Amino acid sequence: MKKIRAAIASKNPAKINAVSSVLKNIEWSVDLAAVDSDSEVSAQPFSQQETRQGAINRSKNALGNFDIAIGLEGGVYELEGMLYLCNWGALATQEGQLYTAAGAQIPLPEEIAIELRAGIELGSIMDDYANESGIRQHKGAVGVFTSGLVNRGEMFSHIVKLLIGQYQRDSD
Ligand SMILES: O=P(O)(O)OP(=O)(O)OP(=O)(O)OC[C@H]1O[C@@H](n2cnc3c(O)ncnc32)[C@H](O)[C@@H]1O
Ligand SMILES: [Mg+2]
Repeated sequence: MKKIRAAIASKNPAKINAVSSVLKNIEWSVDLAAVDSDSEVSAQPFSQQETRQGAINRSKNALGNFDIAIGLEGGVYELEGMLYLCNWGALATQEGQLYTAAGAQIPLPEEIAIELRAGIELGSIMDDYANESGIRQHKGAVGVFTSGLVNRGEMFSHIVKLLIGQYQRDSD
């Protein structure tokens, strides 16, 4: 069986759990480590480009001696006057390949958009809005605005499947 050492470029449990649950269900044996990694973009990315770049930078900066490193980044972008939640992932390999994929996108209510435009991070806006703490570490904004049907971990899992799937296809 093929054995690989992988890094997830975040200490956020929603991201770590998403990656580990997907990696448990593939035919390779994967050893996963969570490492801090710089996204080199703003704490709250405000476009698809910036969100994607954050994911890419995280994966490259986390790679070190790992076989692969996965970066996941949440952001927002403006479309027809509305702010949409967007999520990007990147997988960097020791051989120099880079895979990218995006996940679910939903519009945010105007009252949330106003605070984002004022420069506040979505994580803290959501905690105030829902009167909870640490929403970004489990259900996320996507969970709150989909009645819990799609939580942040599930959304990231889908992105991780898109990344690992592309990588596996090239490696077989
Ligand atoms: O520790 P890291 O890996 O940085 O995890 P994070 O939760 O900060 O996640 P991101 O940096 O990828 O997300 C960028 C910003 O958007 C926020 N965010 C993105 N998606 C969110 C969601 O679904 N729910 C709550 N906050 C979210 C997040 O808290 C950050 O302020
Ligand atoms: Mg962050």
